[in-house]
Amino acid sequence: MLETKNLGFWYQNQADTLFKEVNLQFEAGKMYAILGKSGSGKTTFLSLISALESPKEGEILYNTENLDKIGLTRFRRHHLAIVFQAYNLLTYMTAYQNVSSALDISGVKKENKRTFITESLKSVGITEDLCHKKVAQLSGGQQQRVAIVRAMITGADIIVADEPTGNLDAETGREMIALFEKIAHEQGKIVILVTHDSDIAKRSDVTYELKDKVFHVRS
Ligand SMILES: Nc1ncnc2c1ncn2[C@@H]1O[C@H](COP(=O)(O)OP(=O)(O)OP(=O)(O)O)[C@@H](O)[C@H]1O
Repeated sequence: MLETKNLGFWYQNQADTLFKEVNLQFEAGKMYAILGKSGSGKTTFLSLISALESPKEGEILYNTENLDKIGLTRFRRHHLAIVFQAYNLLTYMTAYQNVSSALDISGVKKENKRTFITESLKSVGITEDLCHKKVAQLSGGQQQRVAIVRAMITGADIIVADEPTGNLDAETGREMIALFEKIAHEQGKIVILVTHDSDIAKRSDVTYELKDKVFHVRS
């Protein structure tokens, strides 16, 4: 379980606190949506739980251990995968190469790496044919799928994504949500999605809304 204890954050001035006394829990096997107005601090919250920023107040625990104690780099490398809004893929490489390099970086060893990668990509609709195309030649939805596979295969048990449906049409967006749902429910991962998309909020197991510097549980 990932949890925040009395978490508070501001950038330069405490007077501009974005949120404070945040006590949230994220459990394995569930999909979470984080909602809030533009500029409220959702992405900032995501960078804190992704160990890209450090709390100004309070702490973040993963399986009851403080992230500082686990080590921020170690936490990011072994427990967490981020699906960035711009997908963050290497566009001059193929889909296959993008996934393959992520596997190498994370240090995960697979016996039959080639089959593992092509099967993983196939499971989200990236056919063998698309697999070997340069990412720049894939559609937004296809790139998003590759980015999700890249996040999934590293063995991370927490998957976070910022506006994962932001650049997609409604139909493709729904397919992405279904994919994240599957990752949470079938693979038992913690999935945390920052979004403006009310479809995601409806489909998620728990929705937290950041409003007036405080997170509210929305049912
Ligand atoms: N690195 C930074 N340094 C200083 N201020 C920042 C920094 N990053 C973001 N901010 C400010 O913090 C506030 C919250 O930004 P954040 O991106 O977390 O909001 P958000 O809720 O994700 O917004 P959106 O929905 O528009 O993406 C904004 O006022 C933003 O200008």
